[in-house]
Amino acid sequence: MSLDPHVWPAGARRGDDGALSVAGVDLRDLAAEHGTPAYVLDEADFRARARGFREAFERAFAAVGAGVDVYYAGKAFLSVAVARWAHEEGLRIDTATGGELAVALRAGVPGADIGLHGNNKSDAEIERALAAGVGRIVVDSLGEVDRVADAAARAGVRAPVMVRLTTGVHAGGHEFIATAHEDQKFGLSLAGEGASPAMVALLAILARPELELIGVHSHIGSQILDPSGFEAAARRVLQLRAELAAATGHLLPEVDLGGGFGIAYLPGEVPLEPGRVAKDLAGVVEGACAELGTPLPRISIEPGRAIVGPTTLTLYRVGTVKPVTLEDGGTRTYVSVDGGMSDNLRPALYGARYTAALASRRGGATTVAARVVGKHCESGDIVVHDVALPDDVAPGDLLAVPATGAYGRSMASNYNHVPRPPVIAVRDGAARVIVRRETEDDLLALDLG
Ligand SMILES: Cc1ncc(COP(=O)(O)O)c(C=O)c1O
Ligand SMILES: N[C@@H](CCCC[NH3+])C(=O)O
Repeated sequence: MSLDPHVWPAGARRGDDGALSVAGVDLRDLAAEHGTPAYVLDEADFRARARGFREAFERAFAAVGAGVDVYYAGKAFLSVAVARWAHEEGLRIDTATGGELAVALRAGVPGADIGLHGNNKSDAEIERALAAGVGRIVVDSLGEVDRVADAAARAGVRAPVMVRLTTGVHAGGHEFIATAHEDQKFGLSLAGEGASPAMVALLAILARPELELIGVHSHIGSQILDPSGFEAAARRVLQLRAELAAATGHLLPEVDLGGGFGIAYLPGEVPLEPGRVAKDLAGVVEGACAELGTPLPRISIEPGRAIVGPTTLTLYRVGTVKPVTLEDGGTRTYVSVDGGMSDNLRPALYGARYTAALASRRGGATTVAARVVGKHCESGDIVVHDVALPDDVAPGDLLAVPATGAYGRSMASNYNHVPRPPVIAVRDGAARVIVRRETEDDLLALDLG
């Protein structure tokens, strides 16, 4: 079986003996040394995707005369190593909590290159962000305007802020990950004549000298494969920017168009191509600004999934193999692995689909209809709903599930007291643990009896 390059890490190969390697590291050796399950992250692929986004957007927007900043959205997966790689590749870091901010700072990313989001930031998070001198705090509610301003006054600084807008554009792979329709918790709505919640917040910010209003922000959802939503949202945001300028004379220097760029999870799926989206968006921004008679803003974007998602596979070991007879008389082979919904919640939460391949050997030519399941006490603990696996798949085999880099480790849990797997970066034939495996001792240490 060939490895679809959209779905597998760029450095994944199947050797002559049928075993898989990533960046020159044989996954059998990696499993023997580090155990399973494990997230295996192709560092060169991560860096290339980060750089690729930055270069594609810089090129497309330079052609229309606008500057660009690319923020890596740490919620997809953040560790000190990846924050450092992203920053070395010229990206800034988008954080959503104090915890993510702490990781970015530990990586040595200067505060000025970090943004802070969150619909419910604590005072401590706001104070920490200001102390770190973050480049932007994205205000998500009217009440937050005064809270950030008061914190800035206490700290004796002027806080750079953006306002997160709800543009009414519905996009994304699943209802739970669409974020710009009206009836959800994020942002401030553009709806309403004149005094929309967004406009009220912008005016409130302009009234507080402790705040520097640098721009507006739109994030419409995640796993988006149709670029038209980004374009519609960009037009609405630029329209608001023009209205604010007309009403107050304050022309916002920046507009953030968010993240959400979709990837391929299954063979044959086609991801959004950064170069194409960048070009389309640059055209839309240029056209809309020309129509509105406003100069172009500096643009920023916040891709997470599209940078880290395809760089990582999860390596599992098969424990049991059980043929189950279906109601229609057919058979499904349930292949149980040593992880499951604790290391990848996406199938249970969003009905997300993945593929899998035998990693330790080639396997027989005949295949069976298989379902890869985890070891948790729940029938919805499914890793891969439907996949053709060699009919000789057996306990002890290694199984690799690709495209698990985004929202895998970052949403992992300890359900059933299963310790979370390590993240192992592979590069030039060498493996390095960048997030260690949790141990039973780690879990027991939390239990005070
Ligand atoms: C504000 C914001 N920016 C960026 C992202 C990153 O999204 P994605 O990983 O889909 O690119 C998200 C998550 O959807 C988000 O909420
Ligand atoms: N966790 C979601 C994406 C959420 C994006 C965060 N705003 C997923 O796995 O698809």
